[in-house]
Amino acid sequence: MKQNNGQTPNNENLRVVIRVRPPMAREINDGKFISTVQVAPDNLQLCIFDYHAIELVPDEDLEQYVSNPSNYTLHQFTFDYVYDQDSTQEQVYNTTAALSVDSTLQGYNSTIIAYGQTGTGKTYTMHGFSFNPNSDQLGIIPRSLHNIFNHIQMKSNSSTTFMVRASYLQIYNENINDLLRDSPTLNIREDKKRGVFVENLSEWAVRGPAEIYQLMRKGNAKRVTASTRMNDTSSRSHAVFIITVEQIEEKAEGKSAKVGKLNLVDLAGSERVRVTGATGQRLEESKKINQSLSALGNVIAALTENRGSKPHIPYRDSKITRLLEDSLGGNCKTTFMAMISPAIDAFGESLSTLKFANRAKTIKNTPIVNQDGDQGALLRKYQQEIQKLKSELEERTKQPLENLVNELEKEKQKALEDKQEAQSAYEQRSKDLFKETELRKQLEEKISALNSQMLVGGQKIEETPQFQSALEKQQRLIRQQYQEKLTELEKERQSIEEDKAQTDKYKQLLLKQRDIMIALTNRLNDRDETILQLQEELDVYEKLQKENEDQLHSQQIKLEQFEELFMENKIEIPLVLQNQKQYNKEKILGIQNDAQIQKLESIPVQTLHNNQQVQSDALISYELKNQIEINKQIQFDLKLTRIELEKSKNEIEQLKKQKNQDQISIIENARKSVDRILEQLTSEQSEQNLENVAKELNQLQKMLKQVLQPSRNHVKGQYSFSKSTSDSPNKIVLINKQNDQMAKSTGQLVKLMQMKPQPKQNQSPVLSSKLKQKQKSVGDLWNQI
Ligand SMILES: Nc1ncnc2c1ncn2[C@@H]1O[C@H](COP(=O)(O)OP(=O)(O)OP(=O)(O)O)[C@@H](O)[C@H]1O
Repeated sequence: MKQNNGQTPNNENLRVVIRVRPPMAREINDGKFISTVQVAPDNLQLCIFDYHAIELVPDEDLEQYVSNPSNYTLHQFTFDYVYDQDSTQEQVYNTTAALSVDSTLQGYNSTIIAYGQTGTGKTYTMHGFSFNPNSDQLGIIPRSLHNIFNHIQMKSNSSTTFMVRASYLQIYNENINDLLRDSPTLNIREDKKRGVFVENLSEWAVRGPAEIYQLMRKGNAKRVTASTRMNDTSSRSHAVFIITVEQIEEKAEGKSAKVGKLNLVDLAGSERVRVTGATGQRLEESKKINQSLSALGNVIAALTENRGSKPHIPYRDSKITRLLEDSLGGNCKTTFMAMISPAIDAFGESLSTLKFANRAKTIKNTPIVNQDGDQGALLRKYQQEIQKLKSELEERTKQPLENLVNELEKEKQKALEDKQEAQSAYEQRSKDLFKETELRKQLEEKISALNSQMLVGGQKIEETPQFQSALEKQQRLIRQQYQEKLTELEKERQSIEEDKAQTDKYKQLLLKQRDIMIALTNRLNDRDETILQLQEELDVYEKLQKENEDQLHSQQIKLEQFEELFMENKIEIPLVLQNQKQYNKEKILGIQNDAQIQKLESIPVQTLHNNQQVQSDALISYELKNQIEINKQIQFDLKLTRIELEKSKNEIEQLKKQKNQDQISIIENARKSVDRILEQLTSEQSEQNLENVAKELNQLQKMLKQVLQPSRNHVKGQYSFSKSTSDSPNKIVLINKQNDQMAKSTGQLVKLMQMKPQPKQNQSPVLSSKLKQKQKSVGDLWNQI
């Protein structure tokens, strides 16, 4: 038994695993299959049996032959993990690939390389032949992305921002092509920050599983595959699916960025041309594949052989080794997955694959977390861009409507000019076409006119075959030119039509926008008008108020004049006049208050107007209604006042007239009575005369009482009213004085009436002088009355 580095490797930066694929239909002979591979139950060791000259053993002896140890040599290998033919895609992912994904999420570069003979299951392991997220066939690539998105989901509440991008390339015949975008052949570059990378390779941001499948489908469709003897869909190129995970974590001490990269490499399978029988293009492909794989072997050999302190590693011998430079002995955590077939036919390839894998175990990688400030540059750039766009949007939102309207106006003008230009070009072209047709017609007419005059060999020239053929040729030429011209003109016409349609469309759009602007402006104007109307209404109302106020004032003055007149004439002020005065007084105060209220109410409207805000229509109409109601009320009150005033005037006039007539007649009677008394007193004295005088005096007393009585009452009323209305003390004194004078006059009269007259015959000179005195005092009394 040959031991190949028997210990379990302990190199977590470079892991090597083997996967044995199940036998395929073509490898199973009559239901019998002899496996060359045996996997230890610990999944760490594997034995491969080298059966000696087995091809010479007849089928029926095979079973017995393989069980005899002397017929085989055993090769034993130890790896990080060995998957037997029953292993599932899920197991492979969980025990191997998941570690690489974890490393990527920690910010490391990780690579998984699927290596092996053609048809051993590299593509099956890396991709799986399914795009159904729930399929157990799913390979490492879709499972890795699912895992990454689950991780991001779990961290959704943390302060970490992620960005996942994918690229997909193939190296076919030593040319690098982008599988996700049409592009010319790409080149490999290297710089200190990024390490080795493919220049201009497209990167696609992926936000969920659906997008991953879309990219995989797209890339796989472009990848070169072909049906070979060993594999129906044999990959003819090396394919690399690159997943980049950028993350920025916001911590109290600041932001920290990490960038992890996961390279998932599905190498083309090595093949023995003798076995595959490839020719032509397939042969060329095979050669290139084998060359690049042997370059990979050389790199691994150089890395694992002890050749001094700084050995030369031939990375540049092939595109794939150059591309995987970081993964092979550099800044990367790498996993080799070597696939083998258990079939006897594939023994040679399987053994060489195992030896290759065994050698790779000793490669030393030195991965570091990509964590410096420049990492996560793209994510950071995106965040900055988003910030910039946000502020730009804010700025745009702030931009006044006017600018937009002006811009639209300019665009509209431009569109109109374009349309006019297109129209005039179209017209010009139509004219040209018309001219051309006319010209052609004229030429044809000229030719036929000339021809009709010429004769050749007795024949009209146009009837000769030469002429006919020349004419036909000429006509064909003209027709062709004409046709060409027509096509050209038609094309131009179509393009003009298109331009016109475009312009019309544009114009429609502009008209629509203009209509919206007009509608907006109209609405604004309506509101302005409403405000102006309200303002006008308020002005009219104020004016009306003013007039009412003035009217009330003048009424008040008139009333006061009437009052004075009444007082002068010692006539009681009618109650209606007093009420009216009081009412006016209240009304003036009321109006002042109303005016103030109105002023106050108008404040919000003015303030709104100043602030260029628009009060709601409902509020405005409500206020307007209120104002109209108040106006109506005032007008009604004024009418009432006027009617009351008119009424009072009439009453006053009537009272005046009545009072005067009553008093005049009483006074006239009194005068007559006094005249009679005087006559009797001055005539010859007799008892009869004196009795008559006494009667007359009595009557006079009654009459005077009649005159005085209402005056007293009136004075009393006036006094009490004045008192109750808190009139001025001067007025009260004046009224009392008048009262006293009346009382005095009445007392004198009563005294006079009580005097007893003397008989006439005993009348002495003293008596006659006394009589004269009495006569005088009666005269004085009359004057006083
Ligand atoms: N573990 C497995 N279980 C079941 N079927 C498998 C397994 N591995 C490979 N196969 C089948 O084997 C066939 C060849 O597999 P695949 O195309 O993946 O090989 P390959 O190594 O990529 O070949 P090539 O290098 O020619 O592209 C496929 O039909 C695949 O379904």
